[in-house]
Amino acid sequence: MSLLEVDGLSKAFRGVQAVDGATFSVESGELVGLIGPNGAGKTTTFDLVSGHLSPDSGTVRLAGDDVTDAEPHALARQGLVRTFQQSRELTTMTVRENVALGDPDNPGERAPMAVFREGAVAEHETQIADRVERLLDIFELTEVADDYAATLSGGQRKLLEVARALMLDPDLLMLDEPFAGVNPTLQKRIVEHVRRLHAEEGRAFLIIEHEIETLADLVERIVVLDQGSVLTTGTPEEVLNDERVIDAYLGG
Ligand SMILES: Nc1ncnc2c1ncn2[C@@H]1O[C@H](COP(=O)(O)OP(=O)(O)OP(=O)(O)O)[C@@H](O)[C@H]1O
Repeated sequence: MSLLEVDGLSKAFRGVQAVDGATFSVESGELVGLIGPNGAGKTTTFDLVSGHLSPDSGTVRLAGDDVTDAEPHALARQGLVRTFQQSRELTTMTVRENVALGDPDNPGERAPMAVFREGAVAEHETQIADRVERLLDIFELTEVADDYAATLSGGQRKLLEVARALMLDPDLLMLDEPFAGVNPTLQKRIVEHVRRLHAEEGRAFLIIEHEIETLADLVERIVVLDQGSVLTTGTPEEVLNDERVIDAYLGG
């Protein structure tokens, strides 16, 4: 059984078939990239899988459970969390408060529940505070922890969003263009962190990214979407040498 099984997922917006029978899976602990030309349906697929949109047809299963149409916060409790292309930090809160709260689509009081499912409340609070400080440190946000999130650079906002998603302790983390607008030093930091979370903590990732070279270096497998369906899947080398993929990009 795969961790994530997407089967025949479809969604149209007033005549535009954004996702058209997309079928793919992500194994437990796997590091997977999702690529495709502009308009291929990548973000809509994320929206459908993460419960931010309802599919017209098709199913999404998480660890064997049918979670099609489940709400984002319910999915977060089951271990699936996603980030957005446009980061969604709460600009009137500090960076530290944003991390502590977790994702805005996953209400704050649920974050501790998702992170610590058992044990005493006080211990939870200390552990949560420790985890916040550790994530701030890892993502080099400690110096700006007391600043309002609105003052962050685009790259720092991406880091904040990933840190916040990690507060929810996901088994599967779906990142929508985590490197866009992030300077090379911080990109490297995100790559290192994803590698560590994958290798040491066994977390699975599904990552949309236009910077294909960075992605190909990072992931074990790539799923290629074209016109809403999966064109092919394979190792980065297989996929990037596949003429159908090259044609889809040139034609797209
Ligand atoms: N809310 C919407 N209303 C109407 N059309 C939409 C909507 N969202 C997406 N689309 C259309 O659906 C198609 C797929 O869009 P989507 O954003 O999922 O693709 P993408 O692969 O993520 O593209 P990009 O790489 O440019 O971000 C496009 O033709 C897009 O214009």
